[in-house]
This record gives sequence, C-alpha cells and structure tokens, in this order.
Amino acid sequence: MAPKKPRCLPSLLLPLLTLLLPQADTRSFVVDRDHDRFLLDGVPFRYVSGSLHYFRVPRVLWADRLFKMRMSGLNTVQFYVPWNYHEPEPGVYNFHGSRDLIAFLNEAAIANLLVILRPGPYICAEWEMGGLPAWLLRKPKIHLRTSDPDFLAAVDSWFKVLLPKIYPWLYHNGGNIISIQVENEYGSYRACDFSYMRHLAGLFRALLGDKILLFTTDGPEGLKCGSLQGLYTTVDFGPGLLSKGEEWSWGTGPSSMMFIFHLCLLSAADNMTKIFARLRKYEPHGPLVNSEYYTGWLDYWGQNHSTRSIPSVTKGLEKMLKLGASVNMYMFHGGTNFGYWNGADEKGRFLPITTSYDYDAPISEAGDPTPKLFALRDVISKFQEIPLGPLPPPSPKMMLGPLTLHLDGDLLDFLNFLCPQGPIHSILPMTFEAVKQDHGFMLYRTFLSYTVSKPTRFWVPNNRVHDRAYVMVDGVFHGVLERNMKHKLFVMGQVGAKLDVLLESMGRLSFGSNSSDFKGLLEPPVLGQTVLTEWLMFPLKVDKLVKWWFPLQLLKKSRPQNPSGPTFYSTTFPILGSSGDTFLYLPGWTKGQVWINGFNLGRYWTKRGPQQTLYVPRPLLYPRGALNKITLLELENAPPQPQIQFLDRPILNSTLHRTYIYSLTADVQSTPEPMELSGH
Ligand SMILES: CCCCNC(=S)N1C[C@H](O)[C@@H](O)[C@@H](O)[C@H]1CO
Repeated sequence: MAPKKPRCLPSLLLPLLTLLLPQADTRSFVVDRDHDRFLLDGVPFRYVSGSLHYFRVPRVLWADRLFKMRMSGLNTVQFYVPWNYHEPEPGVYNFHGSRDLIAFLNEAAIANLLVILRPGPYICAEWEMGGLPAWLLRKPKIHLRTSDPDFLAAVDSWFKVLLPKIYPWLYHNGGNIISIQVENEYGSYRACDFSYMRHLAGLFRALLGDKILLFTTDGPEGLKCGSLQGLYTTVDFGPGLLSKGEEWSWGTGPSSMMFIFHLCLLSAADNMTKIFARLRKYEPHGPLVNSEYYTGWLDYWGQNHSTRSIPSVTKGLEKMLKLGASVNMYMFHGGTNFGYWNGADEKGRFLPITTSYDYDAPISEAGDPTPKLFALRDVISKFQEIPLGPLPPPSPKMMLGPLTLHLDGDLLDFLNFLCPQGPIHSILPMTFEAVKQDHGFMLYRTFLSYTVSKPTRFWVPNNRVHDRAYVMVDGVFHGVLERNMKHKLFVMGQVGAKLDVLLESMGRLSFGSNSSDFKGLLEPPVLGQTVLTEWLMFPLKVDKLVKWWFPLQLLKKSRPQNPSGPTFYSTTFPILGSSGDTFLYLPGWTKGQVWINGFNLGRYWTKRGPQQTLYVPRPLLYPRGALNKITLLELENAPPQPQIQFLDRPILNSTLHRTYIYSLTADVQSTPEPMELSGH
C-alpha cells in the first residue's frame, strides 16, 4: 500500500505527475561506494537534514515547523520514535493525535522533505528513560539494551507493531523514508553487546526488507562498539571547534570523560578531519555523514542555559558541506518536554532536563526563525538550491495578567480523588515501578509509632530518594529531601501522627545510566535511629483529577496564612484581545506542575532556573472570551500573592540571585552549608 499522495496536489495533476515521477519500482536511495556519495533514484544526492521531534510539538503545529525547515533549505527531516510514547502499557498502543506517526510522515511529505527515521529502541534525546518504557522495569533485574531475553521479547513485540506501519513509507515503496537508524550511540553504552545489535539488525531486515539503508550513529569514541557489519556507519559531533572568544556555555560544564574527549578531539585546528579519518576506519567508502551536528545544547535544571554561537555552528557546517558530507543538524527545532516527558543525565549527580527543549536551535521553541536559521540558510545556499520566498515571520505573541490564582486545597485534601482505588500496603516502601506508576507522583504514608517530642532527623539511607520527597506530618509541610543532595530534615509529632512523603519522579535517566533508574523511596526512611516500616503507597493520578476540574472547584478553600507544601491553585481567565503564543511566568513560585485547559504544560522550577517561563502554544488557549482554566500544583511554597503572568517572550537563561544548591556530595552525615550561587 503506497502512502496516499500529498493532499496538496490537485487531482487532475496526479496522472500527469505520476508519469513524470519515478515509479515505486525505480525509486531507490543507495550508497555509491565507488564515488563516496549517496544516489537518489540513481542521481548523486547529499542530504542536508534537521532534527525535529514530533513528540515535542503539538500536532496542529507540525506543518508550520516542517514548512519552515524546508524554507531554510533542508531537504530532509530526522526524528526519533519514542517507544514509551506509543506503548504506554505492554500491548497497548497509541498512534493517535500528537502520536500519529503516519500523519507526521505525511506532513513531511507535504513539506517536500525526505525522512531519516530513528526508532531506537533506545533514543536518548533527553527524553524520559531514553524512550524505553518504564514498565520494562517491572522486571527489576532486566538488563536494558542487551540481548537479555526479557528485553528482546519486549523489543520484538514493539517493532512487530511499529515497523510494518512504516514499511509503506520506505522510499523505494513510494514513501519518503530514505534511511533508518538502528539503536542510538550504542558505542557509548557499557554493555557493548554485539549479539543485541545483530538481533536488532536482523529484526529490521526481516520486517523492512533488504533495500532500506540501515545505519548506526556514534560519537567518535563510540564507533568500536556502536558500528556493525551490514549497517552504514555514521558519526556525530558538534561545532566544538572552540576558538578564542568562542562563547559556548555548557553551564557548569559536563564532567564525563566523553565530553572531555570530544573537546580534546575538537579543540585543535582541523579536528573534523581527524574525526572523519576515524570514521573511515569503519566506513572506508561511501559518503561522510554527521548524523547529529549540534546547533545548540540541552539545559538542566539548576545549571546555566546552554548556547552555541552562530559562527561556530555555521563554520562547522560549511566545512562539512565542502567535504561533500551529508549532515543532520541536531536540533533544527527543539520544542518542549511537555508533561513528565523530560529525561535526565548523571554527571556526578542527578540532573533533570528542563521543560524547554529550545536547544538554542535555529527555530525557537515557539517556532520562530532565529538569526542562526538565516545564517545556516546562507551556508546551505552556497551548496544547493533553496526554496525561493521568505520565511514566515515570528508568530504573534500575547501578554496577559497578572492573574491571581485561588487556593483549591492541599494535595492531601484530594487523596480520594487522586487515588480512588485506595492505597497499597507493604512493610517496606515499594517503588513506582512495583505499583505500576510510571510518571509523576506517589504518596507514601506511615504513622508515628511513638511520640517524637523533639526535632528528630528524618532521612533516607544512601540518598535513595528518587527523586524529590516532600515531607508532611499531619498535613504540615516540613521540607524536602532530594536525590544525591545532602540536606537535613527534622520532624516532630505525636504518636499516631500521619507521616506523609510525596515522591516526585523528575524523569528517568536518558543517558549515561549504568543501572535502571527506579523511582520512589528505594530504601525505607529512618527517623532518628528507627527504620520506618509499615507503609501505604498511594499512586496519584493527578492529570485525571485536573482534567475533571470540578472537584477542585467544589473544595475551594479560604486561603490559610502561608500555605506550604503540595497545594493546588487555579483560576479561569478569558482572552478578550487577539490571542497568540505566550510564555507563562511564575514569579515567586517555587516548583511544581502546570496544566492549561487540562493539558499538562510541564514542570516549572522558578527557584532553581535557568528556565523561568513555560511556552504556551496558542492552540492550547480558547480565544474570544471563552474561559481558560489554569491549574498549578505547587510542591513547596507559593508567593504571598499567588499571581502568575503571561509574557510575550521566553526567559530561559536566568537563575534567581539567591539560588541555593546544596553541596553535591552524597555524604548525609556532615552538616551541609548551603552554597549560595550568585546567579545572573
Ligand atoms: C549530556 C548529553 C548526553 C549525551 N547525549 C548526546 S551527546 N546526544 C547524542 C544523542 O544521540 C542525542 O539523542 C542527544 O541526547 C544528544 C544531546 O542532545
């Protein structure tokens, strides 16, 4: 079944064009090893590609973003397929709405873009668990990304659903997919399990046939374990050609050997030659390919905003195009980690990725062309035709507010709504995975078996809080424990008092994890010297509660003096003037989650930064006076005046002047001195 022709072609043209267009049986995309190039339908071809992740952009905006990419001079779009986005439970699949992969392929075809598809199964991408579904961890001893039979059984079952769906979209079948990546930077993973990679390659061949070009991507230091006979080898690296005055901020800078290796490799003059020479050891013939040329970089909560300068990015691109290389720019449009979808890294400590995936990319998070886009377009125009005509202007932006939110109630007020099936009892606390809670929040409850008459330390051995714990005694907020961070928390209470610990998953490690990233209280907490046992676990369905917002209205309470701890706030508001994209700003709030009209906009962490605003796409808002509903779950402390604003521009690069980040050692014995960082 060939995909339906792009909608935009008038039907009378179809028969004529079909005569002109190469028929499916003559369509081909191959490597010409004799001339170190690709051939598209027998003609020399070089792709200039950009990464855009459909899972980070609302479906209604896909066409806009893809059109801008085409107008930038790209001929190809590259994107991952996150397994966990499409198989929320084993055997349950979702390819609807913003998960409609086929619709996205069709939009790419309409934009006249070829496709490089990267279905994983692991994708990294700063995405929750690197795209692997959390339910895999319900088998706690599973070895992810290896030939572990449990892992391969789940992979096989997923790909037997996914790959037949994309088969008609392969280029030689009449579609626009010219190549498919197997795994992702496998050479950077400790396992180095060749039978796993061979299994994947065999599965892809069995389900996709032998015509489609299959390839691998690795950093220069990962080619040994990442490449495989029969898969075309490609490499990834960023501008990295640091020169004097080159502003390239990685925040406090990564510590992992991999990045230092990258820097060493790229710090001298002609390192691109060295990298490609290294690639030639694995791929002596065929076109040079950089599958991820970084146009910017990712952000972590609590680190400075990352940027990469235009000259460094354009210089590297021009050099590669001069070499005849095919290049994919990662990211060309970053988008947003809505909901709980952000991933995390571990560089000495756990570092969750921010909600914004702006990536300092050529197309901004709000879909606006940036100066970097025009500079890259100029470079591309030196090497190939680019579409005539202007780029669309930045979208209209809207300002609104300040709006005052009213207090709906403590999270504990809604426990029956949030956990209608009631708690699970266990002597020792259970993980999120053990109770089949994949994302978000779980409440752990126990009762004081004796009166604690003086402030007594409450802590979790080995810092096994994954990832943040908000501690209440009889509903009174006592403070936070955080993964890999050392700070002390003291509680008191009468015998029988409720000791509640709300656990928040901040997103599972998407890279560099040498072990599975389970969430929850991974060890029983200790009060003084007493190990606390007998726990009730309440998996919380917060999104369901917010979607059916009436309970929040029914329980609207008068605002206590200074409510603190996990608390719901909300308000409704009309848009009377012209609507537009906007950026939610939460001055004075601490940390929490936001929903607009039931859509989970993502996490905010104003107190920690660097992101201070959340992108609100215009299509999320009801225009012309209809009431919009915004709901906040503030996890720590709201400002005295619970107000929010909508700005007409993002703030992604400022941490408050008083940002406390406790020292990083995990030693919980010593008394920490909070280290005050002067922010921007
Ligand atoms: C700190 C980044 C961890 C390693 N990830 C790297 S190098 N990257 C390569 C990886 O393939 C891609 O998915 C992205 O994750 C990208 C960074 O944006």
